[in-house]
Amino acid sequence: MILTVDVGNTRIKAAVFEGDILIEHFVFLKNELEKNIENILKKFEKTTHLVVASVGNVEKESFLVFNKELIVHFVTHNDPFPFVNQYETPQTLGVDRMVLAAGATLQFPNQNRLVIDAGTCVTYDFIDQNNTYLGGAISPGLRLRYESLHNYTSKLPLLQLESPKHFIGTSTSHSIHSGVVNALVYEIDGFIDEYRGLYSNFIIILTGGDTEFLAKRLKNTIFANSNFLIESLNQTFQYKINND
Ligand SMILES: Nc1ncnc2c1ncn2[C@@H]1O[C@H](COP(=O)(O)OP(=O)(O)OP(=O)(O)O)[C@@H](O)[C@H]1O
Ligand SMILES: CC(C)(CO)[C@@H](O)C(=O)NCCC(=O)O
Ligand SMILES: [K+]
Repeated sequence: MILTVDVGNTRIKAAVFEGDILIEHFVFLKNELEKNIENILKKFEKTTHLVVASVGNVEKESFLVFNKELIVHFVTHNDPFPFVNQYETPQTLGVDRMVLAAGATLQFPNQNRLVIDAGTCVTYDFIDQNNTYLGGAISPGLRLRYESLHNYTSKLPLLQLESPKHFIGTSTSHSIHSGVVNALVYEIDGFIDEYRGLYSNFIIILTGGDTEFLAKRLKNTIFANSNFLIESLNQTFQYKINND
């Protein structure tokens, strides 16, 4: 069994895999990392590998304490990936984006793919049918947009994500919800339309913490899977084992 851990900027997501099958999925905060991993390992004693992809600021030590019982692997730019990376600054490309691109390449062979990860940031990643990673875009995520409006003004309250009641915001709260939610929905549909002008055919994968909220609001047809990153992490590691 393999325990995969995705350290994001806000939360940590972990999952236990038996081959390709996701057995159980966990979400926790950074300060509860070691305790949670210990509990998972207690529950799944057959775990042999711990595979970590991190874009957050968690000490490697927090994982290396499990080195005695398990093989611990940190995904880095030096791992083998199933695509050719055309990013101009490959060393600064987030490993989460690399893992998403690997998952898209392996799961959807011989086609153009657009991966949209709606987490702390929204990332767009495009891998063409020849398995060339082209790059994409980074923009603020839903929660970050609510927080920015509050943190950089005097009068705007910090609101929790909510569906806009009216398109025309009729109060401060309604205006913020309309602005934040509609802007991101238009953004995503706009990006997809722009890509469609460049590539007539591609599949679209939507993942990240806001997957469900966004999926039903988009006009475009997408493949929504909030576990896509963690599943791709398992596949990236299998690919490494087979190609090292
Ligand atoms: N319990 C929660 N805590 C924080 N964000 C949540 C929660 N539930 C849903 N969300 C939504 O998920 C988004 C954050 O996504 P996610 O958890 O994937 O981010 P992350 O952990 O920082 O990962 P990444 O850095 O890979 O984006 C926020 O915009 C928020 O609206
Ligand atoms: C964009 C984020 C924050 C998304 O999690 C992460 O992939 C990251 O820190 N990337 C580094 C910059 C880049 O991907 O070009
Ligand atoms: K993200």
